[in-house]
Amino acid sequence: MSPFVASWGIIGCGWISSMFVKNLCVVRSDDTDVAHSIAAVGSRDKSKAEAFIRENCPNGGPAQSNGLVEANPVACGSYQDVYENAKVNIIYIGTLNNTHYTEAKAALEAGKNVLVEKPACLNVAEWDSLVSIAKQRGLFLMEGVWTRFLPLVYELQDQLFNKKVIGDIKNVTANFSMAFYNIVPDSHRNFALESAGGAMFDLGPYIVLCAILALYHNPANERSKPENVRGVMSKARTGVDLSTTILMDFPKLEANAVLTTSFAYCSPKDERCIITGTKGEIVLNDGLSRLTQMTIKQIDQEPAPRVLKWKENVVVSRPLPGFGLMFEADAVARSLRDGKLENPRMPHEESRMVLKIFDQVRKQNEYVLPDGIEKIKSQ
Ligand SMILES: NC(=O)C1=CN([C@@H]2O[C@H](COP(=O)(O)OP(=O)(O)OC[C@H]3O[C@@H](n4cnc5c(N)ncnc54)[C@H](OP(=O)(O)O)[C@@H]3O)[C@@H](O)[C@H]2O)C=CC1
Ligand SMILES: O=C1OC[C@@H](O)[C@H](O)[C@H]1O
Repeated sequence: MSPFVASWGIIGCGWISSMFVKNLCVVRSDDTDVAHSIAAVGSRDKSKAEAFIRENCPNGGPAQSNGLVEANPVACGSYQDVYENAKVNIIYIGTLNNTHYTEAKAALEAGKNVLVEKPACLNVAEWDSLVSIAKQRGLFLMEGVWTRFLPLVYELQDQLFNKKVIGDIKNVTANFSMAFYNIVPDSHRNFALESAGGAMFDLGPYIVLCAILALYHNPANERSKPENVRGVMSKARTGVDLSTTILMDFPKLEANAVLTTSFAYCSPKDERCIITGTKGEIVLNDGLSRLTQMTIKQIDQEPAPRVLKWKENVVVSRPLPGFGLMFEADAVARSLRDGKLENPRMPHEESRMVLKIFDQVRKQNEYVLPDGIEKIKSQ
């Protein structure tokens, strides 16, 4: 049977869109049930879209080079032209944070399914509005947190919940930070208030994901939302958060999380996240967006307040083809093929939960965006 073809319309010709499209173009031996084509690429400047296609997908995606789809990608000088392109069945939004709501809404209103980059929107109210439009129109909507779909992440959850290699999970401590401050200009999207910059909006989705993967998804937690969410922000001179630490409690598990992100320095080397249980720990070794390796450290003695004996460390590696964004793209394609409006690995409710945490932490720390940046305000 020929594979289902996801025909992508790409919105914005920046860095992550180029990585996404390059990854759509990677031909793999295991991509037999779904295939990708790049139907249209949109930029505010048509010549930028043309250059983007030349550089990243001159022959389109595998579905085009294999002859499943005949047309080549078209360059569009407006995003709206992509939304209105009849060949497109899924829109990828790779534009700035402050535009996610507006662009996703325009795409949905034009009748298109949507994958929107993280953060899904700027607040819960914006996200609720998108979910409502998508449901009313019977369209697929998902926030792009590609990490969730990586092979190592499935392996991590198998080790934690099925093999229970570290016993009962009691703490998640994460730090995903990148040294952008004083290195890129203050006008960069990560520091401009107008682009809804700051470490929390940019890297926050990944640190909160650590708590979601190990605590929220823990079967013993029964999908209970985190409580006692507290955040501390240190501000950059532009007004966005330079460094943010978020604490949260999962009472059903008697467990908590301490999650940090910053643009002032690079994350601690080799130990971006430590998940600690009653029988050991799992350390996530690389950047929390692109996870490829973890180290399992198990206690080798009966329970006792002081641990003296450890088993030999076990390192688990799951290298990625390309950057690794194809796993998310495949998952989206399968959802479309199966007529789903959301993906069970990245459900609407979990995007909402993250945005609620961000709303709370922003309120606690008076991180206020300029008027008009949030199209709808959360209560
Ligand atoms: N999943 C992941 O690993 C990553 C996700 N991201 C997310 O993707 C989004 C984009 O990040 P990134 O690709 O690094 O950013 P870039 O600055 O490289 O690209 C952003 C694009 O947004 C479009 N855009 C629309 N309006 C504006 C505006 N007013 N000013 C500037 N650009 C505008 C531009 O496209 P054009 O000029 O073609 O119209 C631009 O190329 C962010 O929301 C970020 O959170 C980012 C990096 C990694
Ligand atoms: O999502 C992201 O991950 C990698 C970082 O370089 C980038 O700033 C961020 O948006």
